[in-house]
Amino acid sequence: MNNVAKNVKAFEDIHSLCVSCLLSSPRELSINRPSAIGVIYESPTRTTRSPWYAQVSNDVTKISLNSTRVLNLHKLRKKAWERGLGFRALAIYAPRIKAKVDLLLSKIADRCGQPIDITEYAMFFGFDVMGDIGFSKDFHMLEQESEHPAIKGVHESMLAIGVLGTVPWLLSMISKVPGAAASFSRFTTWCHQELQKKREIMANEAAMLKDQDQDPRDIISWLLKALNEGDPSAPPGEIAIQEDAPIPLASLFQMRKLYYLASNPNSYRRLQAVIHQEFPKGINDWTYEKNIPYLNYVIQETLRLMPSVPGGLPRLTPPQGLMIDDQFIPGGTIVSVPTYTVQRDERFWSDADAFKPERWESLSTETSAWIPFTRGQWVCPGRNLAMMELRMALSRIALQYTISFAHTDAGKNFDAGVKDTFTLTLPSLHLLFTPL
Ligand code: HEM
Repeated sequence: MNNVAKNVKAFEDIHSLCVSCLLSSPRELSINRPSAIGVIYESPTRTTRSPWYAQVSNDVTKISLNSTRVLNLHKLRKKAWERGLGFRALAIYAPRIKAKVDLLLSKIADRCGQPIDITEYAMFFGFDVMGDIGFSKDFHMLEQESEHPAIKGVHESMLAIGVLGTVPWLLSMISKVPGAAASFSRFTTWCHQELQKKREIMANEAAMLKDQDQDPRDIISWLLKALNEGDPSAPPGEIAIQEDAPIPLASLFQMRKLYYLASNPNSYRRLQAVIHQEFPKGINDWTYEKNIPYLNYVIQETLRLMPSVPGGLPRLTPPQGLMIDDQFIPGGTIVSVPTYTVQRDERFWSDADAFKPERWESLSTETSAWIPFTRGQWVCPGRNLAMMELRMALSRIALQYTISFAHTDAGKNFDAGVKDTFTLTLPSLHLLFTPL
């Protein structure tokens, strides 16, 4: 049982003593019930983000989307992000992600038969993809197998507070920690400079009436386009867009799936069989467009067992309070559903701790107690991009390699080293890749 599981087990035991609700401070409730997911997070939106999100400021012109607590402003502002991460934009990003997957696979090929720390290579891959998709900027981290100086800044500051992860509010946390602030400012300075360069490029293009009708090529350009066109969904001011700019780079790519697949060779063999059926001529046949349900099930099952944010996302009940089942929760209470706990509860999942991708054949992510991207107005707008990246990388690995732990303790060490630091921090995962 890893550290996260041990802590959560203690939490679950307390939960089970008090009818699924845990009073974690005088006005905070952690509610381990699937019925609470709809009431707390889904539409119609009855709660708002808790004051915890106001760490940077309450002034809506000076904060990122992720810190915005005013419901109608958040809804409006999110539209620009949804365009920058929507299906039209993803079609533009996909070939560039594929190019990075090719590079990742070539690095794996170079190291065939030798242990590879896939946590590190996934990090290089993830930052390279998000540099490109976020800013049209290539960090060349995979190529050079080392960190870009700007990324070193964010990485060092995250490590200084023991946090690595996929959610934007990490950034506001880091900026408040004295030991982490200096390296973090190298990163934000880089983001602001890139933002400025993008502005100049867009202004030049507008002056030359060039590319006016083309969709933007990266997420930040979608936000700038909204700003330039006076669209109501644009970040409300100069500081707001500066706060938004680093968000794509906080969305760290992780390869937890490979831990579960190396631990469950039958599931990996099934994944390989399914992928080979789809691409009988192997790599020459491979395309990222195919929808392969079992591949989705593997990703969903990993996000169930190891969600990036294991704790509950805190929301504030409205002044009139709200009902969860037959229970009245007074106004001004901070409520949340504990993600890790609800996603591993035997009452809601059979054989809850087991990795069983096939369980998803008869389940839906919308109606199960599955909330790794949260739900409703708050849902992660990057989820389709994240799923696309994961599908591409995983299907290519399954098509070309068998995987195993590099030594007998590699799996155990990984499992024991996973830490709950608001988001999950993953230790090294040493794997062997053997060509098929
Ligand atoms: C497996 C990968 C990912 C996971 C598990 C994840 C998870 C989450 C979660 C749980 C939240 C809600 C945070 C909260 O309300 O406090 C969130 C928000 C957000 N995520 Fe992701 N995320 C992932 C990848 C991405 C990517 C690739 C992007 C691309 C830029 C992204 C952009 C965002 C943004 C902009 C928000 C703020 C949404 C809002 O305020 O409504 N995420 N994510």
